[in-house]
Amino acid sequence: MFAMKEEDEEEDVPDLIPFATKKVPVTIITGFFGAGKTTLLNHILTKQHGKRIAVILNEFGEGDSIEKSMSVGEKGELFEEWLELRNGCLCCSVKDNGVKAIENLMEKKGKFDYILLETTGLADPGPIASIFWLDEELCSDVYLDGILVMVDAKYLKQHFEATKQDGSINECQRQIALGDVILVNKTDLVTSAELDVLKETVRSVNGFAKLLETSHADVDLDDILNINAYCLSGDMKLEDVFTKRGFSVRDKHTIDQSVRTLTLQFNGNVKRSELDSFLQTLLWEKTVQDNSGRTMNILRLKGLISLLDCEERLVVQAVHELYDSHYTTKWESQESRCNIVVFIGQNLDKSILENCLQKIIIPT
Ligand SMILES: Nc1nc2c(ncn2[C@@H]2O[C@H](COP(=O)(O)OP(=O)(O)OP(=O)(O)O)[C@@H](O)[C@H]2O)c(=O)[nH]1
Repeated sequence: MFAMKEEDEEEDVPDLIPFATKKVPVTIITGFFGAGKTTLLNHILTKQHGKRIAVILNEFGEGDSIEKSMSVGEKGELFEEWLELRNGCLCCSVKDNGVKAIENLMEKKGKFDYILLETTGLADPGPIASIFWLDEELCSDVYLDGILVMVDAKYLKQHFEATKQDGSINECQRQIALGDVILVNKTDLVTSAELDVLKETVRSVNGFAKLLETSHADVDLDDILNINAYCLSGDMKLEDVFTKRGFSVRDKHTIDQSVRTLTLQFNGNVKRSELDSFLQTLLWEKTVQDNSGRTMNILRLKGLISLLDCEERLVVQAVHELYDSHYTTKWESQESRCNIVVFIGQNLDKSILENCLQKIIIPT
């Protein structure tokens, strides 16, 4: 089921950018039951006082009791609106339907400054993210800002180690893999030594996300909103993202888990057609295997690529099978063109992926 609530302030802060031209960011908030998602939503709504923030609850199953029990801010008019989706929950609906339903609601109720989309405990944020991750050409009113994962420090170990009967990646690891920001919440319930282990566990899966520790979801909003995770802006180099987050480009794999982060760097240039063909083989055809014959299952990929005969850097992003790319800043004429690709997924084999990339690189 799908419901929307909004904190509607009468004295809205005037916006400098006209509504008609401003796209509305969407942050997906995911995490296990009880991790602190509602606490975080309340924290955001209180701190963003005066902004029109829509909170969307993407629920599976029957009934609306969960939505109704949720409080959103202490002040402001609260209303609940059912979005008209033909196929039940948002991630099961056709991509355009979900976005269209939100756009229709904004036409009716006025545009929001921000949309927070909370998913149920076990949801895979991948399919939901793909709904909001739209091509520029579609001229949508909304765009995906990032995926925020809340982790319960008290129960992370239990959730992380749970095995699925069919051998697939469990929900906890899947969520962590896709996080652009990961909040390890409820730090008041664990010792600092336990917390260090938890953070290392999270890092073993996702070495790229911004990792924050919180108690009662108390976080600086600048760290979690407007992060532009799906559109690295022109002046922000992928290398900078690594450096600013306090860890260097590395292949961190201290814990033996099936989902992990692998970062590869290489100098040289790549032909566009060969890059596409590599990505399609890896993401669509899924014929790239590790040395035991297991398919490499990519959950998330980010890359900074130097294309042959191209002055601008190319940023590539993928979530599951979906990938997209766009040009950013120009390479300096004297600069050595260092490509970086970050893979987050299962059965990643460094030497095989290196071989695949070597085949498409034209050394400088
Ligand atoms: N001790 C402690 N309790 C917390 C913290 N954050 C949230 N809680 C409490 O944990 C409980 C669950 O928090 P919620 O914010 O409702 O969690 P949720 O993720 O929205 O839960 P669901 O809606 O069931 O998915 C509440 O009683 C919160 O007050 C924290 O950092 N420390």
